[in-house]
Amino acid sequence: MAEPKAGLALSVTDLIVLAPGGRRLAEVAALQVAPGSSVAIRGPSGAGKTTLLHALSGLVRPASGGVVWGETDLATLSDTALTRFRRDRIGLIFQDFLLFEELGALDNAAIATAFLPRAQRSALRHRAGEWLERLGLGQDGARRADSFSGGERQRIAVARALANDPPVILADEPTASLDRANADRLAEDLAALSRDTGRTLVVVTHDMTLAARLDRVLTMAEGRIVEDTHE
Ligand SMILES: Nc1ncnc2c1ncn2[C@@H]1O[C@H](COP(=O)(O)OP(=O)(O)OP(=O)(O)O)[C@@H](O)[C@H]1O
Repeated sequence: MAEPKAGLALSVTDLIVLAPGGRRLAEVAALQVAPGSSVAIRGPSGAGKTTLLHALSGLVRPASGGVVWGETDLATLSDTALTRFRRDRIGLIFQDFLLFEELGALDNAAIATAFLPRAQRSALRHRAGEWLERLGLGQDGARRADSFSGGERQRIAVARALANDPPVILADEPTASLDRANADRLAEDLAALSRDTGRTLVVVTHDMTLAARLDRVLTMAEGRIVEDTHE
């Protein structure tokens, strides 16, 4: 697999995320995550888990407060710089995994090559292929995305997020549409990615098998972190 790459520390301070109408969706006074550690976020539906993950990834700009990854305060970045930061540093695994239907699985997993200088493309494509292999789709790289099942499509999206070799991985219910065996395998892969290669991992999950593999479990309710359990 890829060379170990140091994860980034996360620091969240006085974060408030509002809905367009002004409703408070998430409020986090302080959250520190050490570089290379892995965190699960759990809690009931509507607790603000996805909202927090969106704020951490810069997909949502908070009304106030800050999200700092390593040395980078997301609030100081322009929209273009924020997009570039997310593309280069954060592997996003979301439930709405948009694939290019007419492209093959490998072309989808390696889609970030489109943004890379020619010299770096083959390494990324190689990593994308390795991830497809690990996720059980190694033989199917040439098949069109629209020919895969929901769970398989999610695995292609996971390979795509990891192919860029990001120091940070943010995932929203990554095992939700997988069967138990594949969910457990992906859980182990994600935990190993953090444990063995030092990436920082934040995962929203209802899957207690996955949460149990991570260093720390945060519980959210009504937009706030109400419990913080270390291993
Ligand atoms: N753009 C928006 N406008 C208004 N309300 C919103 C908006 N986005 C999210 N919400 C609301 O904010 C609350 C938190 O949503 P969020 O998706 O973060 O919850 P969650 O904990 O991830 O839930 P689930 O487990 O069901 O995915 C919900 O009540 C949701 O309806």
